[in-house]
Amino acid sequence: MTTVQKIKAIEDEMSKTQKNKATSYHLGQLKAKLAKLRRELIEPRSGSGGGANLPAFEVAKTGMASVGFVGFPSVGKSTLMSKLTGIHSEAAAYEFTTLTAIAGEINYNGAKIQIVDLPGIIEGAKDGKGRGKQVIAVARTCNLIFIVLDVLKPLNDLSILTNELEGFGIRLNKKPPNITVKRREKGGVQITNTVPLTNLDQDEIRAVMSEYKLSSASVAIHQPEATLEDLIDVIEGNRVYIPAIFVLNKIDAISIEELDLLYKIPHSVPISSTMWLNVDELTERMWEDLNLVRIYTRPKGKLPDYTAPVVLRRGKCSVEDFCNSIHKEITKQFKHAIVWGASAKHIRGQKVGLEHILEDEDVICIYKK
Ligand SMILES: Nc1nc2c(ncn2[C@@H]2O[C@H](COP(=O)(O)OP(=O)(O)OP(=O)(O)O)[C@@H](O)[C@H]2O)c(=O)[nH]1
Ligand SMILES: [K+]
Ligand SMILES: [Mg+2]
Repeated sequence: MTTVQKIKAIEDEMSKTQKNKATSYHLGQLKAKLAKLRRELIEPRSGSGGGANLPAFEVAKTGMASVGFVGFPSVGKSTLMSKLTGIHSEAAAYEFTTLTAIAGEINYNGAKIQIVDLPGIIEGAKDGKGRGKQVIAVARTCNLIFIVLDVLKPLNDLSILTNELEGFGIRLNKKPPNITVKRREKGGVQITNTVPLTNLDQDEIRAVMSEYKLSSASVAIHQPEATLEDLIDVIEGNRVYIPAIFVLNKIDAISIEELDLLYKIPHSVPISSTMWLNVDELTERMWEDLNLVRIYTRPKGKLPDYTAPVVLRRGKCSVEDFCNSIHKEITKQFKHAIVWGASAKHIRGQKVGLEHILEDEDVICIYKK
């Protein structure tokens, strides 16, 4: 049996098995087996499935952050990409017009953001259909994913696409699970939870631990709604957590009543690429989800320069990160800085050191030794 066939067999067995106290251990085992088989498909050595050994798309990273476009063929990815960036990416009424990754850039709020148009994928992409694996591999490296959908097609496509990405270890709009698993020398499996668990029982946890040959380990769960999939994600360890916006394209072709319904879908932004409807909302949401921080520099005795911010990533936006992004030498000469804005304690500015964490639109003045 190929890996894909083995996965199919386990999925079939799972769908036939009712979840209850007696089957809980067995279902846990099956879920862990499934995750291990999926890993075989993702790993580059994998020989199973067509297209598995095709070369990867090469996308040189540019700008502060990247946005990748994923969707079925002919939903309008390239039309949107070309209009946003001015880079030509062929768009046409036939499927699979785009055959490789095409990168461009936009300038938004003073930050250069890379936009990566990708070929359309089809259901089964993660199992090696078409060039789906290469497409998803690029999406895995992006800071934000636009899942582009055609509103004239079934909305169920959204869950099919999410599922394809999930199969590749990508978790959309989700935080890493608050679970820790530590291997120990002896003492068996010890499970502790700091909150009551609504989706997990001891048997299935033990089944997963045994399937991963973690016979002595401590499992600590701090999240009431944690699932077995979350535990497996933590053990597998190679998951990426990426924000996604569901871009519902071609709204020029539907009624207002239908549009109202679309607005109820979480994380979605309805647009029309050809008519350029609501694209501003899309780029605003893109900016929010990219979580970038703009810092304006104020030369001593002068007004801040609001035209050219230094752009940093949230989580990497200390004064030290700011200095390093300008020049490596600056931290050596650094004495202190004065910061104005949301991160400062006082309206008239705060004297801070290298460890101070900056906020979006702060103004900074550096004093050297
Ligand atoms: N009505 C309408 N048609 C659109 C819109 N955006 C794109 N299209 C049309 O949809 C077709 C496919 O557009 P593309 O931009 O090539 O779609 P794609 O997703 O890049 O397609 P592949 O590269 O083949 O995966 C073209 O005929 C476009 O003119 C839109 O907002 N409204
Ligand atoms: K097309
Ligand atoms: Mg295209």
